[in-house]
Amino acid sequence: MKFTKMQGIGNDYVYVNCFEEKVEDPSALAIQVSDRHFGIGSDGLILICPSEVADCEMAMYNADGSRGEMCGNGVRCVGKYMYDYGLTDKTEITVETLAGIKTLQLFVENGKVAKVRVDMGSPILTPAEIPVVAEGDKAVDEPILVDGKEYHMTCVSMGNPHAVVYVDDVDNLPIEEIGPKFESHERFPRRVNTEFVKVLDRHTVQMRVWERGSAETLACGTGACAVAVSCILNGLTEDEVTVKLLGGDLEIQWDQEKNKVYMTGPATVVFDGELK
Ligand SMILES: N[C@H](CCC[C@H](N)C(=O)O)C(=O)O
Repeated sequence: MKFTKMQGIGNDYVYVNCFEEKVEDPSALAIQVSDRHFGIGSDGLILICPSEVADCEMAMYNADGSRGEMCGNGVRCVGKYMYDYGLTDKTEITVETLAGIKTLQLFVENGKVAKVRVDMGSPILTPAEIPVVAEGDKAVDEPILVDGKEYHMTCVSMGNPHAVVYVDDVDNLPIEEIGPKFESHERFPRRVNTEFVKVLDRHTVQMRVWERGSAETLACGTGACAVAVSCILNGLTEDEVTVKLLGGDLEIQWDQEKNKVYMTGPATVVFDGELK
């Protein structure tokens, strides 16, 4: 089976062109290819498939085989793949996902896509739709007890669930301990992606992320969007935010008039390969 390894600011996936290939059991394949010793090594698997309603469909699986409704870094790489590998010659394309149809603007340099701007749609703030167990119509600055310690979180869905937590020191955070405890906390019926954030100024934040189903990754596009929405809701930043992640920076804008979140960032091919 042919595959392409791609990464979006260090959030790396194995991509399979399912216009050409057939994948019987994507969850099992995701677990196999993600293993960084016995497999290819990645944060998960992304299938690029034909779609009835868009230029293609993105089916995303975490390293533990669970399906993610949306993947920000992944969808930018899907856009790059579609153009660079000749499946489209358009520089504006649509991608069907479990979080709805996303519109992508592809920025081409020397015949290849260098950067992608994604309309990530409207943030979802209603607890039942995130889902998170919380009273009221939003979970903003919401207390939660994790491992005996009280944190304050702001919960946002970009099609997939996120809990945003503000900390004073992102670099020395014991994320391997606290990340899993948030991920499988009882207040998240479908588990959760957790972002740990430090606000640097009104336009810049620093974050690390413990992803549902993939542990700590170098970057999370939907997470960066959730962080920007949370910062704006809590009055901590303006509507345009540079989110600094371990793997690089993403530019996030929440256009509150249209209630749309835009994410702009790079997409990179690492290598093409063949899996026996
Ligand atoms: N782990 C996420 C999916 C991948 C999201 C992330 N890699 C991104 O770039 O948005 C979930 O289960 O909801």
